[in-house]
Amino acid sequence: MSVNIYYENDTNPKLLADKRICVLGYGSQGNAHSRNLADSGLNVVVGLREGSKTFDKVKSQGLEPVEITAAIKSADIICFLLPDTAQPAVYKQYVEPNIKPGAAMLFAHGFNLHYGQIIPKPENDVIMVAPKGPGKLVRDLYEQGQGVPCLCAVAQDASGQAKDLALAYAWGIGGARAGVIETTFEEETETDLFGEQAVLCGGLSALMKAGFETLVEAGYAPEMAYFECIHETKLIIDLIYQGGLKKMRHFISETAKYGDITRGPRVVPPEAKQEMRRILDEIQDGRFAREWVLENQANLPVYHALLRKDEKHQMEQVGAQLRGMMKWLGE
Ligand SMILES: NC(=O)C1=CN([C@@H]2O[C@H](COP(=O)(O)OP(=O)(O)OC[C@H]3O[C@@H](n4cnc5c(N)ncnc54)[C@H](OP(=O)(O)O)[C@@H]3O)[C@@H](O)[C@H]2O)C=CC1
Ligand SMILES: CC[C@](O)(C(C)=O)C(=O)O
Ligand SMILES: [Mg+2]
Ligand SMILES: [Mg+2]
Repeated sequence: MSVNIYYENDTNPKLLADKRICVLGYGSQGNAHSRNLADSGLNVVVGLREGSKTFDKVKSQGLEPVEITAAIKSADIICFLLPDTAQPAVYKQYVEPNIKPGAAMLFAHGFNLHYGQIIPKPENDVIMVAPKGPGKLVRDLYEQGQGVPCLCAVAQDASGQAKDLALAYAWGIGGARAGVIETTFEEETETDLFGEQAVLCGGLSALMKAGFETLVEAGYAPEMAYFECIHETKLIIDLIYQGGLKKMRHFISETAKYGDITRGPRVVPPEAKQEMRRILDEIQDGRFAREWVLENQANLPVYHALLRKDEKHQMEQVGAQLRGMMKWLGE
């Protein structure tokens, strides 16, 4: 392996023993991190904006909710577990004027640091612990005695202990049970954005929509198109997740396997890779970041228009009906 991977034995949890950790936000990641840290015996408060409806939820889950300014003033580690788009304003208004000189700032994604939307003071450590999974999984696996693998990185090492602090935090949320891969803010930010745009979210949605539309336009029932191009994706993804292409190809039919290896490359030809390369260029040279920051400043007109279009897509309408047949799927 060309990367450093750290496990529980490589961490020093004592570094956190006398530290007060303030988790800003109680959404997907904030909820999981703060509950895991508390269950690891650490001193955690959840910093919430004034009037937040989440105060009661935090209390009911056994944690201490604190108004954001007070939480920041007393914190040794401030965790930015807020939407990326909210972080710069929260930093300017609350963190910059109130952060203690020796306190650390912790991120779960590097966008705002890497693209200069947050400029930290030199006297603060700036670290990242980014679980490679959604918050629910971070919590569920912790409760089962396991953990979600994490990335860790250091952008600023004012204390001389920033990396050890990040590793100790990864221990606290359970990530070091699975392994913590060392990276940089730059690498995490650019690969995360590329992955979600070209493959995981953007690429996959576009692939499923194109497959669904091709079958429906050829006269097949939308219900059939939904099952073949969307519903069964999970079956295939789960097999790849567990055991790579090898396991997936072990479980599908011989006919499917032959179709996979001969037709798949025609759907994603070399030209698709050229477009992927252009998407990566826009991430690397900051064009995507500038577009996204300006889109937010303009109150998200393109974002809302494109989301509305997809909400009306036949695949979504048919899917909602068919999922009604499968009560076991839940919400
Ligand atoms: N979602 C995921 O699975 C992953 C996320 N990440 C990263 O983790 C970070 C957090 O993401 P995620 O957990 O999805 O965030 P969420 O969108 O789930 O965060 C919601 C929380 O943020 C609070 N919040 C929202 N806006 C503000 C504001 N302006 N001021 C104060 N509080 C605010 C909300 O407060 P209230 O309760 O008052 O509404 C709520 O508690 C991001 O950097 C993201 O990139 C990394 C890996 C995976
Ligand atoms: C894949 C989307 C993601 O990058 C994630 C859950 O890791 C995100 O930003 O939500
Ligand atoms: Mg991600
Ligand atoms: Mg992401």
